[in-house]
Amino acid sequence: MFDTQPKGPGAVLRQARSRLLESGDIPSELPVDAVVARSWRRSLRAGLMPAGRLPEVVHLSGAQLARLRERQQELLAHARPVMEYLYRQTRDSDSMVILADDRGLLLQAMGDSAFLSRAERVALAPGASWAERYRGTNAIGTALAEAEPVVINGPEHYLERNAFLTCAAAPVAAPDGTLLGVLDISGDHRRHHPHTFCLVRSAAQMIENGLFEARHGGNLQLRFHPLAEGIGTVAEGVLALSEDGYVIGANRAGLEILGLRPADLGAQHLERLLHVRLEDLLAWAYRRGSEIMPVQASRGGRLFVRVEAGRVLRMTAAAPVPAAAPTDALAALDTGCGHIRAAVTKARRVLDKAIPVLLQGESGVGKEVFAKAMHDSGPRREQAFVAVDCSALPENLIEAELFGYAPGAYTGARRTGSPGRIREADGGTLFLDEIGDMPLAMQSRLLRVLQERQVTPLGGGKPVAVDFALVCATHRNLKAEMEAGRFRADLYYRLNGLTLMLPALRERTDFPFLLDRLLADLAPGRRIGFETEVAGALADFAWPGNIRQLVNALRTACALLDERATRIGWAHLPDDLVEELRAPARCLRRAGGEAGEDLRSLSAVAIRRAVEASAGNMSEAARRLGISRNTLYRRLKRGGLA
Ligand SMILES: Nc1ncnc2c1ncn2[C@@H]1O[C@H](COP(=O)(O)OP(=O)(O)OP(=O)(O)O)[C@@H](O)[C@H]1O
Repeated sequence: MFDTQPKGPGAVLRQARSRLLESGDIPSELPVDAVVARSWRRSLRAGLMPAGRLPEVVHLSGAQLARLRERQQELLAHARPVMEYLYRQTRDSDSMVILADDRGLLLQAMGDSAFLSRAERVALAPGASWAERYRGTNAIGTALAEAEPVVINGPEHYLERNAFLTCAAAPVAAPDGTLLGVLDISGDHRRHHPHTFCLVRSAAQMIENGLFEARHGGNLQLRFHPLAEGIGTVAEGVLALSEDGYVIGANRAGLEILGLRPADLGAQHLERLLHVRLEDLLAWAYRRGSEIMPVQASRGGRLFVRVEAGRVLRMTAAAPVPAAAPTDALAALDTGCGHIRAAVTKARRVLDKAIPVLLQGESGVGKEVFAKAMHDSGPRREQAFVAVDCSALPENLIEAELFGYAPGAYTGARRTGSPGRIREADGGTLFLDEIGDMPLAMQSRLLRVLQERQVTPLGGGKPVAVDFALVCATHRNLKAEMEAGRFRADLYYRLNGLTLMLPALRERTDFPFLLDRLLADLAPGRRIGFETEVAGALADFAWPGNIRQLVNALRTACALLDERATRIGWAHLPDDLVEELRAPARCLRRAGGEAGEDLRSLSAVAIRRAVEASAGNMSEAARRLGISRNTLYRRLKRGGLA
């Protein structure tokens, strides 16, 4: 971004400057860096002449300087150790380290005595002003004018008397974004070193981080970076949050990573920036300490976050923030994903009403788990929950299975007859899974049961009244099936009291919290986490088999983990999954740079690999993918792979 080399040979710069003085502007064919050109124009407008005498320059008296330093005590206190460190780094290199305030008044300078005396000749000493309007283009004044780090090298200085200098400067901002001053390293331009620029930028960031810590040490803080390894380095973003989740402070990197401006501080809520709730962050910090968590950013891409809730949690230690104890089975499904929360809220509204619910979503997203949670949270929870998989029953048996049959109704039937699954659900909930796969003839009979609220067993017998809550599920688009004539329209409208879409796992925004809850269920009482690289890979994976596939992997990992170990690593995951997670073209969910990838084709790749790895054994391939054999066949057919 910033070229640390001289922007053009001295001759070109001299020519450009004389053209500026003659015509008031720099011809476009002369290659002068844009920052330098802007600054030269400002210097000219201020009435400065490159070779002329200096105008009246502000230089504070000893007493004035002492008062200024008093006012800038906080900045000076945080800058001093950093400046001393810089000074040690640059010692014996004919240079000095300078701190100026936001008007360009030099507050402090440390340097080699030989160079200091040369510098003093151009008044590079505490009390002097290096604002652009007095000194023309120079790193301190220009960094303040541009509010950006700059390097001004040799003849890029507007005043010829400063051309022996090379200077790199970076602004220092307060935690609320206001400009406090500027840190500068100035030296002899013959000893110019490009690393100086990086050094001064990092050092300014260190001062800002110190000021941030002093102001926000008591607040809840988030440290984050797109790479887990970036946390704890000078490149990390840091946010401070108010008790109700507003961003009240951010360091420079934090603003950049989240696309915020200083003016957004105090006005932006955390939940608009990251797909995570404040209470979940606190619960995470309480349970997992400083463990890193992957989180989706609202502007796209993934960030690794470390929550530093230290003092906040200590203050609430008497009543620690627990993993918000779920009040019932539906509440337990809400681990922070907006789609799931919306589905739970809507489902709750119809629990005690005679409204059928239709659950849609890919295989393995938890449709049956959701239906059971509705049952367990509703008024029928003491009665039966009866689940029927309409795609798993042979067509000739489905009728008997559902509606029951009279003794001896057909060859092979039980002698005593059977009440059928619908009657078993009397008083409770009937869950019809894969309703879209129900044969048309059966759809008519089901419709009659729903209309008449009674069921007549096969082979005769009296109709029996039934009363049940109905929840159906399908991975198909039932409306499209109806429009194609494969699903009865009247049944569709009968079933479709409330349709709820359950998101695929890759679309969920609560991955770490879901993971946490699944682990708590699988290994109660153990505090198990993940190695950072593994956590990132799991969060990025597309999970074609959805939660079912994830649960299978976690179950294996918990079984392979030593009893006293607490971190799941690569060695604890099933080999085929590790291969998928580590493959360069692995199935990725829609995170950051991978946005363009077609998940359907990625899922086809995963299926093909699983079938190959199982040498064509479909049961094994389905197990590897964490999906049922039926679903595997369906996917193969849909993807043209069969
Ligand atoms: N929220 C959840 N919490 C814990 N486990 C879950 C959750 N959702 C799904 N699972 C796990 O995933 C498996 C698949 O869930 P479920 O059978 O409900 O999915 P489904 O959408 O009905 O799948 P299919 O369409 O293939 O029938 C379950 O056995 C369960 O172990």
